This record gives sequence, structure tokens and C-alpha cells, in this order.
Amino acid sequence: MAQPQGIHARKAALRLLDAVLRRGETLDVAFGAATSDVRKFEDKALARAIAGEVLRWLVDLDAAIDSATKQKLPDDAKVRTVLRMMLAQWLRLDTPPHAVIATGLPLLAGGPRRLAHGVFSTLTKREVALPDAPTLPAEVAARWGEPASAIAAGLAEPPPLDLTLRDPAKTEVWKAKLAADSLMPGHLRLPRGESVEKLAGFADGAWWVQDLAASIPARLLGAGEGRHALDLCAAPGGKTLQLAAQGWKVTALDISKRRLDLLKANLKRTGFAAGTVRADALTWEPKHQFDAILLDAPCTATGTARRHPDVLHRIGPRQIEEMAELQAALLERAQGWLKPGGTLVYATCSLEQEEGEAQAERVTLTPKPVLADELPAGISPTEAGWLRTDPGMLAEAGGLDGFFVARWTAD
Ligand SMILES: C[S@@+](CC[C@H](N)C(=O)[O-])C[C@H]1O[C@@H](n2cnc3c(N)ncnc32)[C@H](O)[C@@H]1O
Repeated sequence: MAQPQGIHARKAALRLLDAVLRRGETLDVAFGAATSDVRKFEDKALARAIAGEVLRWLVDLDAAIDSATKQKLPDDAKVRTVLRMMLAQWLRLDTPPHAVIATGLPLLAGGPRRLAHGVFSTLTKREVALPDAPTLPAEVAARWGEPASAIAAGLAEPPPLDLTLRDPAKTEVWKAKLAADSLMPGHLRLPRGESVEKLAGFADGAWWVQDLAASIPARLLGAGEGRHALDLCAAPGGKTLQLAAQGWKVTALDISKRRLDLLKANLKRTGFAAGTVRADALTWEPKHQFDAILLDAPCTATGTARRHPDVLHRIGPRQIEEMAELQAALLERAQGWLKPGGTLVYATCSLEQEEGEAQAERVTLTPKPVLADELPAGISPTEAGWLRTDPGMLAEAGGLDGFFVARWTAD
């Protein structure tokens, strides 16, 4: 039987949501397998967009569904997931209701299609709408505390496209060439949805994709002047490229071969050089000490919820505790590898105190506070001299990811 156009993308979105919500996988990890039988790039992107919008607005979509059913559908019922997808397409991706129905109901072949049709039609007739900001799952809102509602407002849309320039002195030139905004030297901001490979400067490595907040940790190490920096947990290499561009002689270490291969491809595209090491930083022993160490530690990545809304549903106390233990062990080791006078920067893209402030409090080196003039306008260091960003900040300029960053020197 002929399948309605676009059905492959919807089936892939359903598989993506199953991987995230049932198996706890990340959207990125699940993407390859979930979309393996989808041929067209646009259909893969559509599957990702549908799953992403469902995860971003899950609590509000469920509230709408529950308002239109007599009996509450189980959370893991397929019909609930299909209805979430149908509503996300109509309310977030501007798909007309008849197209939503034509591509949604076949996902329930042999199942409760009439129920799904009835609930969706009721909600479209009622012209149900989403709030301005997504409602956070209750446990997430409780964890994030006072800034939670501003953060939620910052999660309403996927983020713009941020680029880091290899030569910050050329910011004005590239700003004009790409018709971009810039929030600090070396940073460019374009509307989301730009096709990165087609932009001027991609092939020559004039810039790389990197969120504004993610660009700050390497900036805090300043000019390298040929000195030796260790980029610990380096792949896929955004910060390795920055350090090399800042004149550091970089050793880039990561445990993952797949991710190190991406780092090497990034070095090749940009023409930068760095030594690469595949090793577990928990057991690796350096041959010498370093002038600078950047520890961009593995983390729960809750600060990237704008582009990875799966973190709103996958991450809980167990994952946070696991990451905090790993971060503490990595920080402990890294502190011993600095030359006297050397600088350590610790960073995570997590909004969780356990992965940020609580880690920094245990470091025994001499604090080197982050200064306001090292940051984009509108962002200030904390009283302790650390940096804490979240997606609720710089809202009028398009926001930024959540990061924690701290800096010390060795005596
Ligand atoms: C936050 S990501 C790094 C992002 C990178 N700094 C960048 O800017 O592109 C964390 C990295 O830590 C690596 N990692 C996790 N555990 C590790 C370990 N025990 N030893 C070395 N690398 C590890 C992961 O493979 C991952 O690439």
C-alpha cells in the first residue's frame, strides 16, 4: 500500500522519542539509528525537529492531551507519543492539521486511530495554544530554583547559530560578509537554520560553530605565545581550535576515538596543528607539566537544553551524581599537572551546582577571578569570581548556553 509522503520522517521521529524517553539515550546518539532508513537530508532534519519540539514542550503537550481525554492515557502509550508529535507539528512547526492527520494516524495502524483523531480534532477545534515559555518538568524546575522561569523562557526556541572566528581582529569584516551580529570580538551570531557548509569561510576554516558561552573558557587562558596547553577532554575540538588560534602549543586528549576523529577533521579543515592523545584522563600520566590546562569536563549538559531538549527528561540526581564524581576525579588529577605559575580553567555546560560551584569549592589552587571585561556585555562574574551563564541570560540578543567556568593558578 502506498504510504503518505513524509511518513518516513514521522516514523523516525517516533523512534527518536522512544530512544530518549524509554531508553534514556541522547537525541544525538539515537539520531543515526533512528533515521538510518530515511534517505533525504530534509526528512532527517524534520524527524529531529519534531522530536526536539515534543521534548521541549512535553509538559504542555501532555496537559493539552489530558484536557481532551476522559481517561488519562498512560505516559508511555504509543498513542500519547503520536498525539504529542501531531500537536508539536501543528503548534510548533506550522504543519496544517490535514497534513498532520494524514501522516500521524498511519503510525497507529491496527491501534487506536479513532481515539487519536478525536483528541486531535477536539484540540484543533478548541484552537488550543501553547504558553509563551515551556513548562519545565517539576523536578527540573525545583533543581534550577529561582532562575528556572527565566531559563524556561530562554528554552522556548532553538538557539541561533554562533560562530567563533580564528582571527578576532577580523570580526567587523566577517560580520559584514555574513550579515551577522556580534556580541564580542571573535564572535558572530546568525539566524538558526543556516546551512553551515554553504557559508563563506567554512571551507577555509575562517570560523567554527561554537555557542558564545562555550567560547569563553578558552578565551580565559589568553595568548599562548608558544607555551604548552593541555586540552583535557578535548573532542570534538572547538576549544582546541581556539587555543591553537590563541598561539598555544596544544595537546588535545580525549577518551573517545569517534570524537577524536572529529577533532582531527576540524584541525584539518582549519589548518591548525595540535598533538592528539587517545587516553582515559583518569589513568593517563603526562610526560611533563603544562603552562595551562583546560578541563572542559564531561557533564550532564543541561546547559544545552535549547538545542538538546532531551536533557529535560533524561537527567536526574543519579546522572548528576555520576558526573560530579567523574569531574571531581578529573579536577584532582589536572591540578597536579600544572607548572608553577600555570593556569587551570575548569568548565562544564551544566546548570547543576554539583557540577559547577561545588566542584570549584574543592580546588586547592590560587583563584584567578574571571573579570567583567573578559565577558560579553551584559554578563558579569559571580561574587566568587566564577562565571555562571544560563539560557535565560542575554534574552533580547538571542540567549546563550548554560556554562560554569572557574580559573586558578598554581603557586
Ligand atoms: C564536554 S565534552 C568536550 C567538548 C570539547 N572540549 C570541545 O570544546 O569541543 C567532554 C569530552 O570528555 C570526554 N571524556 C569523558 N570521559 C573522559 C575520560 N575519562 N578521559 C578523557 N576524556 C573523557 C568525552 O569523550 C567528551 O569528548
